Amino acid sequence: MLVVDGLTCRFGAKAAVDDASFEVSPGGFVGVIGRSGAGKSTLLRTINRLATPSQGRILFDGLDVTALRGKELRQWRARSAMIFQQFNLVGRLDVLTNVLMGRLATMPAWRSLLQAWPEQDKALAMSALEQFDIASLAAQRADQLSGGQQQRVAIARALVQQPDIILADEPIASLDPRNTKIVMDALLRINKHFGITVLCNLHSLDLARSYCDRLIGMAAGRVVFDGAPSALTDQVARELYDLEANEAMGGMPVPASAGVPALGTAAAA
Ligand SMILES: Nc1ncnc2c1ncn2[C@@H]1O[C@H](COP(=O)(O)OP(=O)(O)OP(=O)(O)O)[C@@H](O)[C@H]1O
Repeated sequence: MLVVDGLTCRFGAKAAVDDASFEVSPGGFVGVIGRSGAGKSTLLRTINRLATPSQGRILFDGLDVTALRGKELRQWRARSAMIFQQFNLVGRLDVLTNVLMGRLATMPAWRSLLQAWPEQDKALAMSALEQFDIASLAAQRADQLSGGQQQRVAIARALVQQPDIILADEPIASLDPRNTKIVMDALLRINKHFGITVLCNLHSLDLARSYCDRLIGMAAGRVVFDGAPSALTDQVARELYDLEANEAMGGMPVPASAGVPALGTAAAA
């Protein structure tokens, strides 16, 4: 269980996240929504401790994440895998090696320096690539892939971290509608098939309503809505997005099926 309690993250005088409190039970697929600048990114980065909380606490299964330092903080970052809008792959390295990077936290330094990956980690990485229909790309340089393929590699890397929670920061912001659906289906699959909690920032309200079982709405750093997608009325959505309401509710793809996206159904776009 993730507990965010009175969390504030300031940059100078500005509170990018302002006294945010909520809990996320294991296995949830929670969308964080709100207009640009609402604090969604900072919230996720603070939970991962890429940004430093100014006040409040983050607890995960009783562990005080806010107090972690050094090795324990590195371990937390491995348990809370980030997925970024710009994929954050190492472009000159091949796909398999990029996925194996997700195993670094489990390896002694000498092994990672030599890139002497254990066979079982290689098998795990290949299996993760297979999950998302991109095993055939294992030997290709990451910078030769399309955006949708790169994001699937990033999701495979997150999966081999064997995290407790995935923090996805606008994972589809750079993608076209077809790849948006493929990547959101991949996240849904991780959530439903592997039971990994997903906390996902999304600009598009339609997309958030389609994929998430709960929405947290932010405005000016504060949590202003927390509930089921069905509870988010058009009136609340308009308030949340202000003049962006129509744009936010524009037509977006729906999940592959009502349940878990089938294994290996995403085309290697
Ligand atoms: N490193 C930083 N230094 C100073 N101000 C920052 C920093 N990061 C974020 N901010 C400010 O904090 C506020 C919230 O930003 P944040 O990126 O968290 O919002 P967001 O909801 O994720 O927006 P977007 O959807 O555009 O990414 C913004 O006003 C932003 O300018």
